[in-house]
Amino acid sequence: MMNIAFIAHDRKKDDIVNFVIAYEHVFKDKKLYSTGTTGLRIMENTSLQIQRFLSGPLGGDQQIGSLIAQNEMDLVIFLRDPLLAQPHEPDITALLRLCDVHGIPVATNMATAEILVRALDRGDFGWRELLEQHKPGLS
Ligand SMILES: O=C(CO)COP(=O)(O)O
Repeated sequence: MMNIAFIAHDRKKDDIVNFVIAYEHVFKDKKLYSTGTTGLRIMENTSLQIQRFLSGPLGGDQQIGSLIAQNEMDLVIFLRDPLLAQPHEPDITALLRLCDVHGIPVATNMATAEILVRALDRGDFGWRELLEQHKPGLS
């Protein structure tokens, strides 16, 4: 079962809602996670069930980061606002860093998100499941 996280800053919320509506058929059989408000907005507009964490500024990015650190996340779609400073910038940097530490595919804009989700739909993420079977255990 693939685990996917959705996160979007305020001025990107409409974009992520529209994106998830467009690819709802891909997401419907996946385990979905999100930060607080992003998940609420998506659930209000789709029939998807999402496990919501805290809002980003209150620690939601860190909670998703913790799943990444435990190798329990396969894809992160994080539509960031590149034109507005965020009070929790260190948390955002930490989340993206953990994606790189653990080799997790992460999209920070809609163009990349679309490529990754189409790849997911084609089965290109099979390598992550193989990796899971042969995981030596992180230390
Ligand atoms: O701030 C966020 C990510 O950094 C997103 O949090 P919300 O989904 O609660 O708005």
